[in-house]
Amino acid sequence: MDDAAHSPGPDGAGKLSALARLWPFARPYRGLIALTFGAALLATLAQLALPLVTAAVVDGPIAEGDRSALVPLLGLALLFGVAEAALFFVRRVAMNRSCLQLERDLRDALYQRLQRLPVGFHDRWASGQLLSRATTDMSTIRRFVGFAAVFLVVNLITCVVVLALLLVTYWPLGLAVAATTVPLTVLGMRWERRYNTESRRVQDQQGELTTDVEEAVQGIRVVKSLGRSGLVFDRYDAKATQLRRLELDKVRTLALLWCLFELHPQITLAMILVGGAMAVSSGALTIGGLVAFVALFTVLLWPILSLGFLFAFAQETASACDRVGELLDAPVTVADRPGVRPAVVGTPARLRFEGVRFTYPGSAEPVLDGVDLDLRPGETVALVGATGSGKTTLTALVPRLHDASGGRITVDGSDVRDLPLAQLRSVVATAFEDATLFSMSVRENLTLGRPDAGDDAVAEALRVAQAQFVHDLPWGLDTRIGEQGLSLSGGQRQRLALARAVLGRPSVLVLDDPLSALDVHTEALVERALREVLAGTTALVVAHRASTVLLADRVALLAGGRIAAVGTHSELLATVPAYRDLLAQGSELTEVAR
Ligand SMILES: Nc1ncnc2c1ncn2[C@@H]1O[C@H](COP(=O)(O)OP(=O)(O)OP(=O)(O)O)[C@@H](O)[C@H]1O
Repeated sequence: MDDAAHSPGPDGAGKLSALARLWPFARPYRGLIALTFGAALLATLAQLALPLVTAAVVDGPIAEGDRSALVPLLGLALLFGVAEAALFFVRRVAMNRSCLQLERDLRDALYQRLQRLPVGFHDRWASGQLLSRATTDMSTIRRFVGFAAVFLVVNLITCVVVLALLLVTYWPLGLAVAATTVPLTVLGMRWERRYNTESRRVQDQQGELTTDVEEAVQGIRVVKSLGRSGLVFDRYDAKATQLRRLELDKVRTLALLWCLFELHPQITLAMILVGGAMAVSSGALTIGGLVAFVALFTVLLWPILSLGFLFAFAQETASACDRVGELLDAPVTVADRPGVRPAVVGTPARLRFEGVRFTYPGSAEPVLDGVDLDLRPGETVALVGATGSGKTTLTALVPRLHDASGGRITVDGSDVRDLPLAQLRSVVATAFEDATLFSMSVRENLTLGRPDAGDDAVAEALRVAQAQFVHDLPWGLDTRIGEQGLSLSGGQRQRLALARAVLGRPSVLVLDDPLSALDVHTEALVERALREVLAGTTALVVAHRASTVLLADRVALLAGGRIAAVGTHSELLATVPAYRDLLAQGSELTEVAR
């Protein structure tokens, strides 16, 4: 995929304007977000008021020995303290509500998009890329929205307000503080960015090592039998050494950063004390003013130190927004045409391919180049062809996993692109060679495409697919299977996928070599039951085995991107040398050929 072209630079920094992508997701919660910012700002102002009250206490009641004036000032300080605590509570609650809702909406939008994007998109994107967008990038966005965004704004405002207060309190010292603070912030931002880049490299390298360990464990038999343990270890060691180097780079940058952050307040404080003492002795500043100055400077420390980190975080989030945005913006090329209406489709239905052409995106040569084939209602046609001739591609065009580049496919006279996708995929059932099951119960896996199927229909489908073994599972149909559930053998998985396809007797059944993982005995049982189903539906069955060919009424030979010949098995055998040649390559097919 041209992913690299879209991705942010190697330092992971994105343009801050990309953060605007979050606005459509934030808009529904703008009230809560405004409350968050309002509470955070007021809390900061309350915090800033305390040094000013302290100055008033020092210059008033303490300097003049007037105890009666102390009470209202202390009351004011208490009020500001309580207000700050209450506002902190309000900010946390409002922020987390809006952030968690926004996160849920964004996750849903991303997942929905992944579901709607065509198979061609998934072919081009490595699953790891999609996973890292759905996990790492999403968590970066969540942390930014739920924490950093508020502080970025509030701390910026705090810096401006405090610097203004310092300038008002005693402008020469205020200028001096600004002069040391601005370069520190800029330098801090630069080092934070470097630190982020180094952290990302460390993460990538850790990923490499994890992959190595995983492969070593999974492939331990191959490695041992080839006697390559030493070689594998050397490769691992080189990567581990590289990880150590990258970690050290990261540690060095962090150490420099903290060194700077530690040094700055000490030097500035010393400067304030020397300059402030001189100003007090010359009468340009009161003692209370100096106390307020020092207290305000302490308030300024966290915002200054955090700005570099927060800006770097904002850039990292901007790049995460770009990466998630690439998925949200990816075009959904296989979708309902505007105004499509369900059409009448009989069971069984007629399936026609008319001059169907298909070229994979980015490929120069068409895979299919004018396929014409007519399957009469109730007919079963076996599709045979050399490996790589395009059989799987042709079957994928029927439920519109890809759209044909030219020509058309019709079901009972309706172009598949003129039927609503939901209707098309309910009248056309498919089972692929690679039988994918999900981490759900057996029943949920079976009724995935037909949630309304009753117990009788499920039992019938299990019988046809010879998958009654599910009744012997620990919890029968409720047993959880798939990746995190009970493991099934390849043949068992295939039989369940077949049961899923035949459930509810579809109008058109498309099977891509559905019996390849079955032993001869089970295959014979499945075939016998499958004959019953095939009698009531129109079926296109990709066949690699002689026994599957024999299930069909007719055989279509796919060669050179077209249907080179159609006829019964014996007709083709007698008249088409290419068919005979193809059969001669497979021992089983040859047996039938004799
Ligand atoms: N996602 C894809 N992107 C680009 N080319 C592809 C893609 N999938 C398949 N192809 C190419 O299209 C051609 C037809 O592949 P297809 O899987 O349809 O063949 P097949 O007849 O089903 O093969 P087999 O019998 O080995 O399963 C092959 O040359 C293959 O390399």
